[in-house]
Amino acid sequence: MTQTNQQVTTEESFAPVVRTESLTKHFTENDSWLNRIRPNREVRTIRAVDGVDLSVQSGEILGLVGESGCGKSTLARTILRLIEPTDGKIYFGDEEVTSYSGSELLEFRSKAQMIYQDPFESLNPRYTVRKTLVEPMEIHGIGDNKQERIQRAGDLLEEVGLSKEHLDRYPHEFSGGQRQRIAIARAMSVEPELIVADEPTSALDVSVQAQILNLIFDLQQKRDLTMLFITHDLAVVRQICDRVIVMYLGQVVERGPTSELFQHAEHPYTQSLLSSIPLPDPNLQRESIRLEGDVPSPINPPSGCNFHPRCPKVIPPENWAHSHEEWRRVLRYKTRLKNGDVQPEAMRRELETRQNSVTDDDILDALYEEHVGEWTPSHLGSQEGKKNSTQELPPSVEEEIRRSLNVAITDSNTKAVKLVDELWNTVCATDIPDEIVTADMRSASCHLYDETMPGQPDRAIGVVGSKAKSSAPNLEERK
Ligand SMILES: Nc1ncnc2c1ncn2[C@@H]1O[C@H](COP(=O)(O)OP(=O)(O)OP(=O)(O)O)[C@@H](O)[C@H]1O
Repeated sequence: MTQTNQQVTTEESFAPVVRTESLTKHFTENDSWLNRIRPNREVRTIRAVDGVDLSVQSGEILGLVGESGCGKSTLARTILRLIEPTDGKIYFGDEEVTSYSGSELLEFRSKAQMIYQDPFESLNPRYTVRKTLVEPMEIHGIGDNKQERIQRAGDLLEEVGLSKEHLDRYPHEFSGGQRQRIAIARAMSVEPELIVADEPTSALDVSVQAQILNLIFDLQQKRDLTMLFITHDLAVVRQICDRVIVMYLGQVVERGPTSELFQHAEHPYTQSLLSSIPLPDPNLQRESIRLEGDVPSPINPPSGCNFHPRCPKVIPPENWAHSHEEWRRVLRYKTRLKNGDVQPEAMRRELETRQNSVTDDDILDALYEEHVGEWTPSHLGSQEGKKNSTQELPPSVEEEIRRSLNVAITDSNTKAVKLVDELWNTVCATDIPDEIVTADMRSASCHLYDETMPGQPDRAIGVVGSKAKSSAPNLEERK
């Protein structure tokens, strides 16, 4: 892997408040007791968080972004030990908290608090505001006596924009925004060092979202809090976060200081996310990058780089002599074949409902049309995309695809997959990319930045993460 003499600053150059090493959380699908006693039940693993290294520095707001289902909430809950990690380590300051239990865990929970997305669910409807705020103080030994705790509860209410008169009311007597203010006051009541805010405004009316966001930001500034802020709203990230981590399918794909990442995203996934943010000036135009297909299931993530089936910049096979758009069309076919979406028998049955006799050639033509024929280019605005959307694939490529379809029809899907793998292989499908340092505090997990790849931009200046710990002598030692 790349090593140079260039000194770079990475997250590891500082003393973080919280840090994870290869943090992993897998769930078991349908893990109910009823399912567990079923004979021959199929056990499938959901790889919700898959080896995440992150650190949140003292006093910063670290944004965690990614599409729905990429593992943000699971990562947050695992860091706070609200659910147990499957593997990996969590450090709070210098101490490893992964194995904490009893009083140690209780103390950790007072130092690291969560603000949830939905204040309707996070507040106990049977507790008055007084009890909601005073009870955590009692449990964690904050305040000398009951009177002092009640006094603190009233002060906290005022700090979050409510008043002491609200102490004896119940959650149902408040609006959504007010309830979130109470939840924020509760998180603050135990004087935490770390706040994990999980989409704290997304369940609220648009009219109050900005107020709650400002409140969180003001408290963070005033109390010099360290914060992990989870959101799918990139405009919010740009507004309040110092640094950003981008997640895709349980893994970190890019990280960096907010302004730099927004100015120049390095990972193709981040580039596509940013391309969807509306520009402030309606006269300005930007090419929107449309991703192919949906986010794959974390039960069966793609091989190699798990973004590769949707990646607009997926690296073509070494001997590829055609356009990139054509390569992506072939890759889409390959992905469908691998996922079991190319189904000769189902196609045969469908054709039989329409015609008297069905030959293998009919099935082949119909499968080709379904899985290769229609194609919407990823770069809708690009000239190359427009041109290729109306063009046939090069004859040699079409011939090979038809050959593999014939194998799927007359032999097996497994053999067809083997054939297309031999024909068109890409490093993006075979190798998991290292997290490559591309600049100070910046890294991307993408083969495009791996300088050992022929013809790739030479931007790599190191490797980060636990995978690379032993081989990254140029990264500054932690201070
Ligand atoms: N308790 C659970 N049991 C089984 N699967 C789970 C559980 N919690 C989460 N998952 C799965 O783990 C994956 C990650 O979910 P998670 O809620 O962490 O994503 P997210 O990025 O926070 O999504 P969102 O933005 O929609 O909240 C999803 O596929 C989800 O279905």
